[in-house]
Amino acid sequence: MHIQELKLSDFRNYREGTISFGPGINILYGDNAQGKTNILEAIYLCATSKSHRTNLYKEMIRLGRDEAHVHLRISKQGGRYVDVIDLHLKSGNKKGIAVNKKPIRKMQELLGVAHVILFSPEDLGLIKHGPKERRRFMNVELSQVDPVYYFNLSQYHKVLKQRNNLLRSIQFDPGKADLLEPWDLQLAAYGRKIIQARMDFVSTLEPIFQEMHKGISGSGEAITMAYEKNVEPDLFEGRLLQARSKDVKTGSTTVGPHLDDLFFGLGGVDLRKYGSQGQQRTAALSLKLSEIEWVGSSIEDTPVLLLDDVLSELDRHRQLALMKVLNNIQTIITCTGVEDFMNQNITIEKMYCIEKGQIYEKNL
Ligand SMILES: Nc1ncnc2c1ncn2[C@@H]1O[C@H](COP(=O)(O)OP(=O)(O)OP(=O)(O)O)[C@@H](O)[C@H]1O
Repeated sequence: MHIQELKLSDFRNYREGTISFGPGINILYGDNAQGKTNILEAIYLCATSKSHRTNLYKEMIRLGRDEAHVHLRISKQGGRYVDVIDLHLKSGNKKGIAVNKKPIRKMQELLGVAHVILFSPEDLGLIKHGPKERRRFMNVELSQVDPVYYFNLSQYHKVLKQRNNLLRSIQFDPGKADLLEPWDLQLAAYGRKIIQARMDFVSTLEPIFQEMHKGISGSGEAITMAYEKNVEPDLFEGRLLQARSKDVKTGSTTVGPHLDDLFFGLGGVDLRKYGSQGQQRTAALSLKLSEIEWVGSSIEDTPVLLLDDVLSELDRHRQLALMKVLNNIQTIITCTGVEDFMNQNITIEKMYCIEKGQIYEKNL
């Protein structure tokens, strides 16, 4: 798939703006704080209904305005299909989304219309940072290609919240402990599906990741990646029961996939704790690049890659590794300078200069 056109109206620092993209490499350059990331954010928002920077929709409405509009046109299978996503952000933190002019009622109807992979400098800290970021990585990937996973995950979190509320009220009213069972059953039912999907995800991703890592690091030493599940799916209900008194005491659920992690090992060492910064970044880059292949094979189409100022964070060797995978995939790159691209052997299809919320196309 590729994005043909994006139109913004009162979105962030754009009063009105239209930008069209070629199916290859597209560059958005400009000084800091001009509106480059805002363009990537608008695309990501249309694909996932979420911003990668804020949970508050109203922050994305241009200051002083009450609503914002984003319009995204996507071409699929070499132009045989065109999908249009319209997003309407309203004050009061509300939003409306239409796909091909039909308003959608559930988020699952949006997931799968556009597939984008966003890569920003923070992603290079995926190995070094805490388990929350690594769980988020699994959730974002799986939700994008599998609406059922997204549904199970949202239900799981709803049930988890209810169960935690109940645990806290049991502290004051122990008689309510009998009410836990139905929540435990539901939590285990949704949780088992999440765990199973994560197991499948990691086992499919690991060989792709290993291959990618070998290419980038040039090392013969195999990297390993493993799913660290907090609980075995079949034992989930029993473990909830065992942990009940502890859960009541802490007022939170101490067993379940909301506490999972991903392990990364190199030469028998846990990279998360003992890896050098360079090793951690190489592993994180390999993980992001393997994601492109995994998403592509899962959706049987190519996703769109959004690179938010990530090249300046990589040394020459890693930049080249990244450039290598950009063949045949639409890529939208933000950067402050274009010199790096001019010296590389890559074909740029479109180039825009972004200045104070204005978009200027540059001749190549
Ligand atoms: N709701 C809003 N209304 C108006 N302007 C906004 C709003 N939100 C952000 N901005 C403006 O958008 C600009 C930041 O845009 P963006 O994050 O896209 O920068 P950038 O070009 O990617 O810069 P950098 O290279 O520093 O990442 C700032 O000038 C900021 O004041």
